[in-house]
Amino acid sequence: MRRLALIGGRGYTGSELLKLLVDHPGIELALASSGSQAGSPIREQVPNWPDPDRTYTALAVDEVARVDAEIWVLALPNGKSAPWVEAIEKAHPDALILDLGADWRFDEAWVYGLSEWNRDALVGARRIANPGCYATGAQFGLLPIRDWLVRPPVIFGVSGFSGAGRTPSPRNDPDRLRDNLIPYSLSGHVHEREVSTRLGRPVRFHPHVAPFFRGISLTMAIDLADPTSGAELLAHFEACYAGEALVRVSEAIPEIRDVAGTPSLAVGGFTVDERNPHRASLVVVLDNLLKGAASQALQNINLAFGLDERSGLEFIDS
Ligand SMILES: NC(=O)C1=CN([C@@H]2O[C@H](COP(=O)(O)OP(=O)(O)OC[C@H]3O[C@@H](n4cnc5c(N)ncnc54)[C@H](OP(=O)(O)O)[C@@H]3O)[C@@H](O)[C@H]2O)C=CC1
Ligand SMILES: CC(=O)N[C@@H](CCC(=O)OP(=O)(O)O)C(=O)O
Repeated sequence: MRRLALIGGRGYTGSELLKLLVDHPGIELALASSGSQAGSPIREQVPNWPDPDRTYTALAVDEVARVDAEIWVLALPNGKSAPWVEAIEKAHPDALILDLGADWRFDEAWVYGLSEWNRDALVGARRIANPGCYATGAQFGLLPIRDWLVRPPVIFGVSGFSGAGRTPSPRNDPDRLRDNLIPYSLSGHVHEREVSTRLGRPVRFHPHVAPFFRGISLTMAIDLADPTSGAELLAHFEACYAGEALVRVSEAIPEIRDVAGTPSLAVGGFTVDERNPHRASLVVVLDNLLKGAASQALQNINLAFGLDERSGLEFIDS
């Protein structure tokens, strides 16, 4: 068994990863850190955790040498991971470090963990920058047609409030969210830069947060060089994702409830304007906490160690 240490273990993404590890045949938990929940049972946050006595551990950055683990997952707020990476690199030079946050996504020394699109680089990787949740969905919708774009696609994204994490903020404030939809960061969101960088084409991104807990829907407005049809786009996406167990392509418009709680992503609703066949729309949905974070992280860890990419994911609906 390979041993995994999780730093930031009681946050939303860390909790989802713990849920998945319960059924992983090749990875066991070395430690789940939490300052605020130190000493309290993991089962309080993760109801399927098998050992009722296993607790969260307070771990300071200068204590990483005492933890026996070859996989380190950082589930920390953005901007907090650098001292952890430095300490882990020093104490465990051969370890795999995967960061769920945005801190290393633009660093070429790290492998970008968009699993299905970057498998070759992920095999054997020891530094993995997991993609952003919206950015994952946007890239699955745009990479197949990257070379056909003539103008920046406009991406309208709606996320459940778990996307904003457990740490209190205006985007997870229940009073503000009630019967509401909150637009934010209408230009310059980090995922706008992330998608533009990976695509090699500029995009525009308008995120929103809604009162449901989990899931993301992205509606994309796209201008294409050549005229097309909904049927042609459907056939192109079906061919692109043929054989991908965790990507569903449909003629119908996919909805969040189709994928919430699963490691799958769905793309569909390919629609072309009857008056202007260069103008297309499509929709991508995913679970921000799973394909947008924890289950994609597990795909990446599995790939890095040459394990079955879906180990640990067979037991949740896909
Ligand atoms: N939520 C989502 O949908 C997604 C989130 N991400 C990214 O994943 C990361 C984690 O997000 P999320 O789980 O939502 O966050 P949460 O706010 O839910 O949890 C954050 C965790 O980090 C711990 N923490 C905070 N500051 C420190 C610190 N300085 N040192 C050590 N631990 C610390 C908290 O500890 P304590 O237990 O002590 O409070 C908590 O366990 C973020 O970078 C986020 O951007 C990526 C994709 C999707
Ligand atoms: C609703 C909400 O607030 N969502 C988060 C995205 C979560 C995510 O993927 O975050 P990182 O790129 O920071 O890892 C946001 O817009 O910042």
